[in-house]
This record gives sequence, structure tokens and C-alpha cells, in this order.
Amino acid sequence: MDFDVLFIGSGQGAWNGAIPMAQHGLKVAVIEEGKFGGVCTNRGCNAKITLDRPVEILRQVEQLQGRGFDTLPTLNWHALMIHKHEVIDGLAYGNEMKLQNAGVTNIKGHAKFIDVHTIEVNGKQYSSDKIVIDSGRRPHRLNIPGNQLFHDSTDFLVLENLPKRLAIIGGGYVGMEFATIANAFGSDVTVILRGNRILRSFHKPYVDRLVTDLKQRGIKFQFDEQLESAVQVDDGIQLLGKDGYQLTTDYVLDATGRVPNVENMNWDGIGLKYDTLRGIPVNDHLETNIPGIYASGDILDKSLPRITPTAIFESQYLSRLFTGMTTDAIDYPAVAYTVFTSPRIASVGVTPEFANAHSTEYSVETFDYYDDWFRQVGNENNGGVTIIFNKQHIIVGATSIGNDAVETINGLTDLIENKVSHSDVERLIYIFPSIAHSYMRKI
Ligand SMILES: Cc1cc2nc3c(=O)[nH]c(=O)nc-3n(C[C@H](O)[C@H](O)[C@H](O)COP(=O)(O)OP(=O)(O)OC[C@H]3O[C@@H](n4cnc5c(N)ncnc54)[C@H](O)[C@@H]3O)c2cc1C
Ligand SMILES: NC(=O)c1ccc[n+]([C@@H]2O[C@H](COP(=O)([O-])OP(=O)(O)OC[C@H]3O[C@@H](n4cnc5c(N)ncnc54)[C@H](O)[C@@H]3O)[C@@H](O)[C@H]2O)c1
Repeated sequence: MDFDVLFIGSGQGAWNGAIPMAQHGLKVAVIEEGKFGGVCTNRGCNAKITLDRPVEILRQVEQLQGRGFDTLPTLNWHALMIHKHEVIDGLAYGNEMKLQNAGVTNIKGHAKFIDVHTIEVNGKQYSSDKIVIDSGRRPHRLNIPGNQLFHDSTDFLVLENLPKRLAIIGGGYVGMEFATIANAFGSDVTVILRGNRILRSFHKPYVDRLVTDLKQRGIKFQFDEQLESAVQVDDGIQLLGKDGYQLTTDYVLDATGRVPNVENMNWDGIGLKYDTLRGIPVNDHLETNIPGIYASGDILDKSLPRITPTAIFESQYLSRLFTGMTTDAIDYPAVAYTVFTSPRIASVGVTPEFANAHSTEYSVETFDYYDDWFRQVGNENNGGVTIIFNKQHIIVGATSIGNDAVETINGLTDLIENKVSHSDVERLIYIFPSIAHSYMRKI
């Protein structure tokens, strides 16, 4: 065999495992047909958060208008885009070098199975004892006439000029994060949804507050709309929906989700089980239906959030499994997740909805802005946290809205994972004043 482990794809679900495997002495290869580092590094999380940073800061300045600040800073998309390129453009090469320096063999091109131990890239064959499929996902394209006029998140993240009018189809993570950014930079944003709810995996009362906030900032929502076609007209792109809905806009961001990369790898030829929407099913050791072939990251058919930390956790688990450090099944901890809107909403563990539906097992406590003088310091009128306890008064879930929602939930994630009880909390001394101190006081 040429290699002990061969990865298809170099995203977070690959390189975080490939490097420690090589450092443990395994012969490891990574095959990548695009940019090393995959979506998060090059056209996902990192680029998005760079574009969001001034928006996040502006919001905090806005909250203190007339309370310490007299004017608002102006935002400059062009300058920010240059900064984004400076931050992001070198990461792919850095990633490639990180792998190479760890002793991983980097192979460039499209990987295709010849048999269960052999992969072909650019006409050359490589054999491996184990193969890990980390082929990720790509943007879904709404299947209506005129959809060639649409753009996706990858296009948006390199936009040189922000459109005056922006239509976003979809109310998920990408739709709401990009709506927040574009609105702050002055675009006239309309979000078009087929249903009546955005961000379905988040706590509804907080989502409702977010919608109210975004509407106040000028974002328009067209709920329960079924788009039927798009056409180029003199002054832009016209979207046409059922019952005569029409919207003329300059740019359409199709944010209707992501589909797994399953094509042209000869999975049918080797008998690999997969689903073109859900991805690859695996057992509790991340092994597919074919012994020796594993999968990790967004390509997995899983109920957990398809986000970078879960991809990293899976690749690091495979590293421990393949180097003999464990034989156990993968054991996911509580997964924290957030939407980077302003305000943010973040969540971990048992949700308030689940707890309310199982009220004999859980109690739910909600703390709002007015309960918290620390939030009042920043005049943050949309902050709050909801904490879920089990009957032993151990914290098992939390969700938060506000400027500090991410840090609040990160802190509470530690407590959940460590099954911290009420009496344990009394021994924790946090910096005062701080958001951590503020929410710890509530437990
Ligand atoms: C706009 C956007 C923003 C996001 N923001 C966040 C965020 O803030 N926080 C967060 O946690 N997550 C975020 N995510 C999700 C995160 O990017 C993904 O969960 C993560 O990238 C998954 O990593 P992965 O390794 O599974 O797959 P990917 O990063 O998709 O990597 C797969 C790689 O495989 C390669 N590949 C596929 N097929 C082949 C083949 N046959 N041969 C060779 N190479 C192949 C692809 O080129 C790609 O580079 C965001 C996603 C998007 C789109
Ligand atoms: N902050 C983060 O961690 C973050 C940020 C961005 C993306 N992501 C990851 O990327 C994934 C993809 O994000 P996304 O926003 O593209 O997808 P999503 O699944 O979060 O949202 C898709 C939206 O499109 C709508 N939609 C789907 N099909 C449609 C159709 N045919 N017609 C009209 N509307 C339709 C859905 O109702 C939903 O509102 C997320 O699930 C997440 O795993 C994470």
C-alpha cells in the first residue's frame, strides 16, 4: 500500500486529523481538487467573520449613540474587502504547507475510486489501507427558470461592490448572516422565504426578537413565498412568485442550503451507500458500509450541526482511532452553535423547547436585559440568556441572544460538558465585571 490513510478533501474534517496521524508516524495523503483548507478556511467561516467584524462593532457603537458616542463611523466595503483578501488569501497555501511540514503527502486533483483501496487522481493511482471521505458540501441552487442569474455565498464573499438592492432567498444561517452584513453596509435587503420562520433550529422567542430588530434596521421579509422564475429586465433582475409577487433587484443571493459533494467519485462502482441530499451514513466509528472506508465532516449524514467544530472533532477522533489511542465509539459532547447576526443567537445542549415539552425532567430559567446591569452598561437592549437545568440542578442547556451570546454560550458549554452542579458553581471565581461573571451569578 502507498499510504496508511488517504483523505479525499482537505477541509476541517481532514487536515485536523491528517496532521496528528502523520506526526504519529502514519503514512498519510490528502487529495484536494480546490483550495487547501476547504470551505471554512477559504469561502466560509473565516471570510464571513472578517466581513462581519465592523458590523459587530458598529452595532455596539450604535447602542451607545447619545450615551458616549455622538457620531457613527462610516463603513467602507471596498476597504474591508481588501482587508478580507489580506486575511484570507494566504490561508490555503499556509494550510498546504502545514500538512506538508507534518509529513503529509499533498496530491492536487479530483479523486475517484478505482476499488475500495485504490484512488485515481489525474490518471495516477494511489493505494491506501484506509480512506476517509471528507468531500464536504456546496451551495444548493434553487431549481427555477432563470436561476443562472443567481449567486451563492462564495460569490458574495468576494463581491467588489455591494449591490444597492439585494434579494436573499432562504432564511437559514447564510441568508441571515449575509442579510445582516449587507444591510449594515447600506444595501436594500429583501429576504424571501418559502415558510414563515427563519433559523428553525434556534429558540423561537429569540428568533422573533431578531426578526423585529432586523426589520427595524430596514431588512424586508417576504414570508410564505414560492418563487417561480427570474428574468433579466432593463433595471435589474425580476423575481416572480406565486399570486403575482414581483421584486426587481440588482443581485440575488441563493441561500437555500448546501448539498453534499457525491458526484464523479465512482461511489456506486464500489458499492458505497450514500444519499444525494443527506450524505454518507456511518456507524459509531465513522466507518461507512465498506470496511476501511470512513467519512467525516459535512458529507456525513448526521443530525448534529454541520459546522467546523463537529468536522474537527470527527477528524481528531479518527486520528485517535487510527493511531490506536482509542477503540471506543465516537462520543460527541454537547455542541455549541451560533448564527453570526447582530444580535447573535447562540445555543448549546437541551433546548428550551425540548425542556418545556418535558417539564417533569427539566426546569427553564430566563434572564433578560433588565435582569442584568452589565448589559445595561452597553445599552444592549436585546440581550438575554435562557438556562435549562435537570432535576439534579445541573445545567444541561442554554441559549442566548445579544452581543455576547457567543462567549456566554462558550462559557456555559464548559459547565455542561463538566456536569457542573450548583454547589460546584459556588467555587468558581470569575473576573468582575464580565459577561461570564454576569451569567454565573444566575446559576
Ligand atoms: C458561507 C459559510 C459560512 C460558514 N460559517 C461557519 C461558521 O461561522 N462557523 C462554523 O462552524 N461553520 C461555518 N460554516 C460551515 C463550515 O464551513 C463547514 O462545516 C466546514 O467547512 C466543513 O468542513 P469539511 O471538511 O467537512 O468540508 P469542506 O470544507 O467542504 O471541504 C471539502 C473539500 O473536499 C474537496 N473535494 C470534494 N470532492 C473532492 C474530490 N473528489 N477530490 C478532491 N477533493 C475533493 C473540496 O474541494 C473541499 O475543499 C460556514 C459555511 C459557509 C458556506
Ligand atoms: N454560523 C455558522 O455556524 C454557519 C454559518 C453559515 C453556514 N453554516 C453551515 O452551512 C449550512 C448551510 O447554511 P445555509 O444557510 O445555506 O442553509 P440552511 O439549511 O441553514 O438554510 C437554508 C434556507 O433555505 C430555505 N430553503 C431551502 N430550500 C428551499 C427552496 N426550495 N425554496 C425556498 N427556500 C428554500 C430553508 O427553508 C432555509 O431557510 C448550515 O446548515 C450550517 O451547517 C454555519
